[in-house]
Amino acid sequence: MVLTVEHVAKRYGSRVVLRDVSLRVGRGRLVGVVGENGAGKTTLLRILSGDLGADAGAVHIDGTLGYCPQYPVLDEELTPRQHLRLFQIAYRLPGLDRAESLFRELGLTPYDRQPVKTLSGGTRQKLNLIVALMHDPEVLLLDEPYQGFDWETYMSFWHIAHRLREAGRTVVIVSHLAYDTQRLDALYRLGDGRLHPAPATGAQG
Ligand SMILES: Nc1ncnc2c1ncn2[C@@H]1O[C@H](COP(=O)(O)OP(=O)(O)OP(=O)(O)O)[C@@H](O)[C@H]1O
Repeated sequence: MVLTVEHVAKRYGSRVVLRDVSLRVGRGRLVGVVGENGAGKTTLLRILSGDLGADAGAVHIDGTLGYCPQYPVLDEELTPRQHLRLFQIAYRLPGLDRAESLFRELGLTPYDRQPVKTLSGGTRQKLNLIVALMHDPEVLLLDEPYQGFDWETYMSFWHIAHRLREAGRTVVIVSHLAYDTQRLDALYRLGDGRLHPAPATGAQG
C-alpha cells in the first residue's frame, strides 16, 4: 500500500471530528472522499499531509507527496511565474517543462505575469493545483481541487487526474459533491467521524 491510515482520531476541544478513520490505498488508484460540510474532510487531508497532528492513530505514506489545500497558500504579491521559480527551488527541479505544460493545459498562461492579488478565485486555484503537481509526486492529496473551475478546466482536471493514475500515481480527492463517482476507482463517505465505503462505478483495479 502506498497510503495507509490506521485508526486516526481528531477532536477540536470537545468537538470530535474524526473518531476512527482507517484507509488503505494502493499504487495507481484514484480515490474520492465525500461528505457533508463540516464532516471533517479537510481535517483528514491535513492530517494525511502532515500539516496537522492526529490525537491517535498513524499515517504512512510511501513516496513523495503533493498536497493541494482547500484554500490556496500563495503569495499575493508574486506572479504565477514567480511561484513556479520559487517552488522549482524548493522542490529542487532541474527544469520547469512539466509546470509549463500544466500551465498551458489549465489555461493559466495568459495570467503568467500578473500578481496573484489580481487573479480570480478559479485562476488562483489553478496555480494552487499546479504547485501541488509540478514535482510529479507519487501521492497526491487534493482538497476540492476544482472549486471555481469553469467546465473546460474541470474537464482538463479529470484528464490530468486519469493521466496521473495511468502513470502509477496515487490520488486522493476530497469533495462535498458526489457526482464525480464514475471517474473514481473507489469512493468513501466521511460521516460520524468514520469512512464508509460508498459505491463507485469507475474503473476497477
Ligand atoms: N482549527 C480548527 N479549530 C476548531 N474547529 C475546527 C478547526 N478546523 C475545523 N474545525 C471544525 O471541525 C469540523 C470539520 O471541519 P473540516 O473543515 O474538516 O470539514 P470539511 O468536511 O472539510 O467541511 P467543508 O465541506 O465545509 O469544507 C467543523 O465543525 C469545523 O468547524
